[in-house]
Amino acid sequence: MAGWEAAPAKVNLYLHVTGRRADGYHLLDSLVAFAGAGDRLRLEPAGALSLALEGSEGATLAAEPDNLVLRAARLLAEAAGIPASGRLRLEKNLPVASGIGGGSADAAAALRLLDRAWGLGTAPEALAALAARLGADVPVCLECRATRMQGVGEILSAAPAMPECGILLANPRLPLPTPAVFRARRGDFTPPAVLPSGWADAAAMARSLAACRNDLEEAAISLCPPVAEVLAALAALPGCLLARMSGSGATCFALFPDAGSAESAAAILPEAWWRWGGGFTNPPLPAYSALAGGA
Ligand SMILES: C[C@](O)(CO)[C@H](O)COP(=O)(O)OP(=O)(O)OC[C@H]1O[C@@H](n2ccc(N)nc2=O)[C@H](O)[C@@H]1O
Ligand SMILES: Nc1ncnc2c1ncn2[C@@H]1O[C@H](COP(=O)(O)OP(=O)(O)OP(=O)(O)O)[C@@H](O)[C@H]1O
Repeated sequence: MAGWEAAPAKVNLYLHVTGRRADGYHLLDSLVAFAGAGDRLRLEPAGALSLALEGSEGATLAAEPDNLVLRAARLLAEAAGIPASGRLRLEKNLPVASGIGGGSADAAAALRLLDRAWGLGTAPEALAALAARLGADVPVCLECRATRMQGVGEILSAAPAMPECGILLANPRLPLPTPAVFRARRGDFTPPAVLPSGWADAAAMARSLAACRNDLEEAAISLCPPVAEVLAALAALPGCLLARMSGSGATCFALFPDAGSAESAAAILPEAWWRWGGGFTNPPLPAYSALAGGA
């Protein structure tokens, strides 16, 4: 039986809203990276499909029937024409509805884990199509490595070569629903970013990202003013190279030259906040990658 499957936190290093589709969904351009922080998912042998929640944030999310992990399991089983089975255990460490894609990362981890455990060998493109039906962020979370994301989340391409870099995540422990933030967004669209093929070091990457923005930051602050306090606190940390909000918030991130300095800086932040400091995870292209030119 498979061990723990990692569901790392998604970080939008920049997020440009480039347009809007006729159905109301927003067109995006984003560089998405994955932090060492995350949830974990495990499957144990059992008859009918079930989900048990544990971990520091587990109590904030009831094991409701529409949990994204269960929806992913049922969707995969249905596509394969098999009954969904097994006892899933979700260790929930990421705050819920916080802009770091916890639910999306869990759903993607469920697709990867169950595709293996059930011996399905689903084609990468087919798995990515199932992921897109579960949420805009699920395809990029399926990749689980630094990736450029466009369209409404379904167009994925290789990210610039990422340097060694530390990342700190901080959340004021206030949930912020994604649809409300998109609804509150005002202003023009932003063109896609122009990115180099790679960065020599974290400082060069931060300089380049500083020319980009998170187009949802203003809307998130209007709905949740403490986001501005978190951003100010991060920007003031010694060694901080860049402070910005991730996704639709309220989690904000700061970049540091290395994982050690991000970890030390996290300890300075208010204890009432959820905070994590460390490095990025950037594994080699996995077998299930649907990235253009991928494995
Ligand atoms: C903001 C991001 O986190 C950036 O990575 C994602 O685009 C959101 O991804 P997600 O949470 O998986 O979003 P979904 O669950 O698919 O959508 C939630 C709601 O957000 C809005 N939404 C989402 C994605 C998108 N490209 N445009 C939108 O307008 C829609 O109102 C949608 O009903
Ligand atoms: N396994 C799960 N983990 C977290 N949320 C879940 C899960 N399953 C269902 N949900 C629901 O999905 C909603 C969004 O949760 P999530 O934590 O993914 O938001 P988010 O971090 O803002 O995501 P994103 O950055 O992709 O917008 C929650 O309000 C919750 O009710």
